[in-house]
Amino acid sequence: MKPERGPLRVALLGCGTVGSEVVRLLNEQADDLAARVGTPLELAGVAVRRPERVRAGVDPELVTTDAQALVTRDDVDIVVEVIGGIEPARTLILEAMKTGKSVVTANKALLAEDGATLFAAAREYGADLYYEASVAGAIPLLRPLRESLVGDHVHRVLGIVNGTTNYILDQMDSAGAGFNEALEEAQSLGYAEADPTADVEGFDAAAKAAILAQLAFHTPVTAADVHREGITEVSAADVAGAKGMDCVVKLLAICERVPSEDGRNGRGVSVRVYPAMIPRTHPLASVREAYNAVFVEAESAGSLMFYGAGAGGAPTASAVLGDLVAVARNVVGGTPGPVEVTYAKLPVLPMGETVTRYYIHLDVTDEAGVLATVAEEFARHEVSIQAVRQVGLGEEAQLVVVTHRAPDAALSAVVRGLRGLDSVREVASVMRVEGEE
Ligand SMILES: NC(=O)C1=CN([C@@H]2O[C@H](COP(=O)(O)OP(=O)(O)OC[C@H]3O[C@@H](n4cnc5c(N)ncnc54)[C@H](O)[C@@H]3O)[C@@H](O)[C@H]2O)C=CC1
Ligand SMILES: N[C@@H](CC=O)C(=O)O
Ligand code: NA
Repeated sequence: MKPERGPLRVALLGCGTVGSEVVRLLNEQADDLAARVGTPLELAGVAVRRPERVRAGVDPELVTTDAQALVTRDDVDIVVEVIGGIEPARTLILEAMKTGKSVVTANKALLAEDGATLFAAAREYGADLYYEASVAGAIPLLRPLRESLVGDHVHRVLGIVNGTTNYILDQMDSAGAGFNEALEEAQSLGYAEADPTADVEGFDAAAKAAILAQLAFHTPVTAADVHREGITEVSAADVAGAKGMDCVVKLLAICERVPSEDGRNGRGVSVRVYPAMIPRTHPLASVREAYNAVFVEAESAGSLMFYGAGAGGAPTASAVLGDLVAVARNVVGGTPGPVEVTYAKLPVLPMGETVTRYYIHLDVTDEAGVLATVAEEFARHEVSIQAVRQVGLGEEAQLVVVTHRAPDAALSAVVRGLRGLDSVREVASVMRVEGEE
């Protein structure tokens, strides 16, 4: 008979929005967790920046400001990193793995910037590295990609992966709220990153897109490879323009395998994050508040949709706990978890080669021939127009143009050309259009 092992000792790094919920769940569900793992999970220490702060459910004796000492302690089995940022998180995770500990992290910024170093260390030291919470909060998405779908051939991952920006865009669309007011609400609800620039400028979604693309296509992708546009330039006019088209504006993350004529693996991958219009009838249009939703399209599985809470302390802690139990079971059973492989080495293609559609809203002079001049600019770059509509007359004359799919470089060239036309007073709004044509 196997000797009964003692409790598994967990070091928690960071006790903010997510960390404090991890502590609550560890305390409230201690008996269930012990039964599921086969041995109790016990907090060995909690590394914080401000030790004087009273933290519910945390024995003050466990609190330390010396995270480095905590992760290398012999009586620690598993490290949970919810500090965020690159350093000291990276060094702490590497130190933990070097001393044989498995790690659970929610840190998408670090995984997307330097995941390769972490995965290499996990392989070298035989440690597990689990990070379900890093993308789409509570939604089980990385485990399905990493395990359930690993035998399939994924073509596309597309969705809403940032709760803060979805909350802001939703408030602008449904309540007519201002950008700053909606951002403050998202911050107070615990959705935003410590520096919300990461959310509104699309860095957070780009990091998540890199993680998703790497897992989906088994190819190295870092945050720097991702084409990124945030939502700070999305104006009330853009939101109104979308409404006029029966569309809604969403910040989308899109990871696609770009097919080649003959190769099954494709020519490369396109990984991008930008605000785009999608029809109100599209399932992603009904994703409200800080919810996330992601479609995964795979050759044999077909189209799968994942939906749920993408941000917030408790939902994110749920994903952390799920990983913690998985890692703890691996420790108890002496079986390692999955290891990342990025054998495919597909190039990440430039944005200019990506095929998309544009919505363009122009203030024009209301005189004969304007439409022809505008249409000529599209034709010059071989961009075909799907629909054109004139709104208003005289000083108020406006043209709304929606294109068919074309390379992004050609569409950008059209917009540059339009800006140079005398008959175009202003290019009032330009936005990509996603969803079915
Ligand atoms: N809040 C959310 O909805 C989600 C957050 N995440 C990720 O989870 C991680 C944590 O996020 P939050 O809890 O929201 O951030 P937070 O800012 O509320 O908490 C981080 C905590 O770490 C502490 N800290 C910073 N440096 C430290 C150090 N050297 N030693 C010890 N403690 C230190 C800070 O004082 C703070 O209390 C980040 O990587 C974030 O991207 C992931 C998914 C959702
Ligand atoms: N700031 C992030 C938190 C979860 O990843 C978001 O808003 O989605
Ligand atoms: Na998740």
